[in-house]
Amino acid sequence: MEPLLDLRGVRRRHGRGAAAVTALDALTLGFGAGTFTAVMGPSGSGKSTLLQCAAGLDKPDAGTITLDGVELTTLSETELTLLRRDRIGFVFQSFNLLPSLTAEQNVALPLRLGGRRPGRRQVRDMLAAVGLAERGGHRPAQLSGGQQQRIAIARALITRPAVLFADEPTGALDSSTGRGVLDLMRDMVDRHGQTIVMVTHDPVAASRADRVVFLVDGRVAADHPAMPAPAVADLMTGLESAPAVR
Ligand SMILES: Nc1ncnc2c1ncn2[C@@H]1O[C@H](COP(=O)(O)OP(=O)(O)OP(=O)(O)O)[C@@H](O)[C@H]1O
Repeated sequence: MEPLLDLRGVRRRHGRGAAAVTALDALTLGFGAGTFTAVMGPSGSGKSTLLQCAAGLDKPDAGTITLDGVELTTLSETELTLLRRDRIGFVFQSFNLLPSLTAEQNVALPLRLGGRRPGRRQVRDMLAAVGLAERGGHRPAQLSGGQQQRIAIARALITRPAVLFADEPTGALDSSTGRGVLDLMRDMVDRHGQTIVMVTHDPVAASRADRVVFLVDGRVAADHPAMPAPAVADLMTGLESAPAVR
């Protein structure tokens, strides 16, 4: 079966001339529909660049990225903007909610931006799905970090995107709150068939995924089915201490 999201031979260099850095080095990776993948790797290994390129926020210098049959590199800026708005969800370590809007208004925002009038029911159902049915009227400052991240996830999923990208979604949370956010993402995959690609440095977070991919120097250094956290930690230590092969 074709992967839902398919990166082939993706290269991305940042900067120019002698100062140029290869962030992705002919990276080839496919992500199946309804799967939860953790992307790990040392600092500077290309994880954020991978997410940015796959989400159509950055353009590769070479290679192809196909999302649900659409090749991103062939799209115009306008088409890419629409694809990002309708087919892609993104959550960040820092939640990025709008402080002046209520939880309900934050969740409804992607629909409004798309020119759609959000149904109250749709927004309420989404809030209920992330366990915050009672908090729709609260502003971000009135919510805990974990609750804010749940609202950010609800906002990312309200358009029913093909893929949810999460860049260190538990990085700003204590471990028990982080566990709640991971339970929510796991549930979205298991019950709703959501496809999730999550960058994380945390072996416990990675152990909740169906697959753990390690990048080193912009390439796939290891690609494993679900692993327990201690095994993830051992693999990380091994890869991060190994000399780079060039
Ligand atoms: N805008 C940019 N200009 C120049 N170099 C960049 C830029 N963005 C990323 N890089 C470089 O590209 C490489 C990959 O960066 P990237 O942010 O993708 O790594 P990462 O694995 O996400 O790192 P971290 O875990 O520290 O967030 C690094 O060497 C980084 O310094």
